[in-house]
Amino acid sequence: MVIMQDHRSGVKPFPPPVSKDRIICDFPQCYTPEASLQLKTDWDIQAKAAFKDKATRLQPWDRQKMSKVVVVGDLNVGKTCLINRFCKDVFERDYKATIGVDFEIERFEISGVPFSLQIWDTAGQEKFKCIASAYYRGAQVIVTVFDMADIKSLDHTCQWLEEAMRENDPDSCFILLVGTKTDLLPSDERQKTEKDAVRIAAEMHAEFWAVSAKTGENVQAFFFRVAALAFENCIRKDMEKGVPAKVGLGDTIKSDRITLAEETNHEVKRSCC
Ligand SMILES: Nc1nc2c(ncn2[C@@H]2O[C@H](COP(=O)(O)OP(=O)(O)OP(=O)(O)O)[C@@H](O)[C@H]2O)c(=O)[nH]1
Repeated sequence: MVIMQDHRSGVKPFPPPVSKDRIICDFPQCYTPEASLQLKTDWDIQAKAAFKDKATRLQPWDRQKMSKVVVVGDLNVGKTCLINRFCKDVFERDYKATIGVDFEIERFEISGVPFSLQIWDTAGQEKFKCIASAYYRGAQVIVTVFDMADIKSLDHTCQWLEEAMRENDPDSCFILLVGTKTDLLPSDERQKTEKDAVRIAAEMHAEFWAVSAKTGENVQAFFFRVAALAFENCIRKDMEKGVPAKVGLGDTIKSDRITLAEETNHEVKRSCC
């Protein structure tokens, strides 16, 4: 491990490098233009200049930027599998209900700047809802999930969003609507369900994605898009506040939070209560 002198507290290790498959250089594109609210194909020019500047001034002791992502939706729609496919590259065929909440921290490097997503997996089962809803607050991104093979779960997404929004500021949240289990649908049915989902996404002011945790279809592209939009939003907020690029900005975490997450036993879905 590389050790260097910290200007405040003595010796401090560099954070471990971000894994190669979490480096984002180009602006990640949307799933389809009809399903997106952000039709731009590149970073915001001002934000780009700000994070280029920040990348050149980075110090190992700078706090990392982080955004909170809350994933909600009916039970059994595949929230946990979606997160596990991205964070651990695994797919669990047997259903194990999430008890309350669970979370993962994923570290990225976006245009040279370290950035993390704290991804909260919440229980879809009614009896655990009151525990899970206590963790909705402070989200920058809300992901509302439904099962593409169960149209009722799409009808319930507005209710899920409403509940998550009660705890958050609508003006500072990105909303995404995600249809899972695309592998279960023949292409004509998929097209029909996607059309319905795009309509509901527009009503929700959300961006729509169709994914499969089983095959991995669109899973990485989806989370890269989330990371990029959240990161750009953090930078934009800092610019509005007039925070200089050099300081640890926006929503920050200490590195010991990451260590905690990395050391957590991921085998059992757990409650944080
Ligand atoms: N075929 C297929 N099955 C999936 C996919 N994603 C999830 N499943 C299955 O759907 C079931 C439920 O998945 P979970 O991820 O546990 O569902 P959840 O939304 O987290 O459920 P709760 O924790 O109760 O809220 C499991 O049996 C998974 O194997 C997918 O992309 N394709």
